[in-house]
Amino acid sequence: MFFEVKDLNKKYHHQEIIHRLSFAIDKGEILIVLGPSGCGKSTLLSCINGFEKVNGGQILLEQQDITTLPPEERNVSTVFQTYSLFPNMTVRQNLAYGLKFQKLGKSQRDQLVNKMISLLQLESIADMSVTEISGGQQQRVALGRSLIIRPKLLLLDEPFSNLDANLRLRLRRELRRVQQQLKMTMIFVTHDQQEAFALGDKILLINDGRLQQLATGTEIYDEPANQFVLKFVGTVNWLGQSRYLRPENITLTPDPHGEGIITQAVFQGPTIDYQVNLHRHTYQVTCLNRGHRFNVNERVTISYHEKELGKEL
Ligand SMILES: Nc1ncnc2c1ncn2[C@@H]1O[C@H](COP(=O)(O)OP(=O)(O)OP(=O)(O)O)[C@@H](O)[C@H]1O
Repeated sequence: MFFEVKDLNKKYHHQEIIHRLSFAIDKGEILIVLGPSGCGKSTLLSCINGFEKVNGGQILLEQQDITTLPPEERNVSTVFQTYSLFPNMTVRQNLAYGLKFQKLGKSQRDQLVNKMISLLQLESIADMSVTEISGGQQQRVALGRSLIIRPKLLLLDEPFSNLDANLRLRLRRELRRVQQQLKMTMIFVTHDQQEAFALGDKILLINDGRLQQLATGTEIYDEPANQFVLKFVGTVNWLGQSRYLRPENITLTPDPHGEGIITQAVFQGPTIDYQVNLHRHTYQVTCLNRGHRFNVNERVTISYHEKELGKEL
């Protein structure tokens, strides 16, 4: 395996934050670390980049034990939520900064900076001060500054969470493109499920510093390993006898004599989230925004396929 964490333990003041965590990643993969606030995601990254010492376990990069190496010797770079660019420098100078510590000639440095500018499509702002560019552009420069030194492993700690929804989407796609072009191995922390599903080759879901499931997004959603995973990713409707249905697996049909009543309709753009009351139960139903749009108080019937039913774990 390209990168491995074995039996990792981390405590702060005797409180165990990460508990015997093990996982591995192949070269060129994006691993998403997903979990609720305070579950230990950033702490895990700090153990990997060496900003924090671990209390037990091993971290291996290309079979080399890096567990106790100082951060600058690990070949691991980190992109944070806040961009931490040098405000008195241009985009180009910010990108070139990390290369100063590598033994490269000026023309080699210029070549690498130009390549990064083109890869991240920063041509039009390359000679502007970083204080004059937008948040999305600043985050792209921060990404470039980490990529240019060609770390073996790139860590990203909620890098897009300060950006608006559209920009997040665009940067996600860009990150994927750049990652594939450079065949870079990345660990990306987020608490946003959509981001996790969209970006991750695999998702490492943790709660209270403990591994809940390590799997692809579809496996995590369709075959959750336990109750926590089931409830954390998406919504569930309980049908009794420990069976559940996801909101998109319920079909609503307009029916003036139906026993279900729409009590809420939330427009989401491509989909609409409905709340339906039926026999004193409330069901969450997600429909494509296509064809009939239901109104609050409209009567409906509910149907689903037996094969879509999940069984409680
Ligand atoms: N330097 C520290 N000293 C003591 N406790 C800390 C320290 N850093 C983090 N913690 C604690 O460790 C736990 C995990 O924090 P961490 O920042 O890793 O969580 P997270 O999953 O990244 O959360 P979020 O999604 O909110 O950023 C929290 O209870 C936090 O209070």
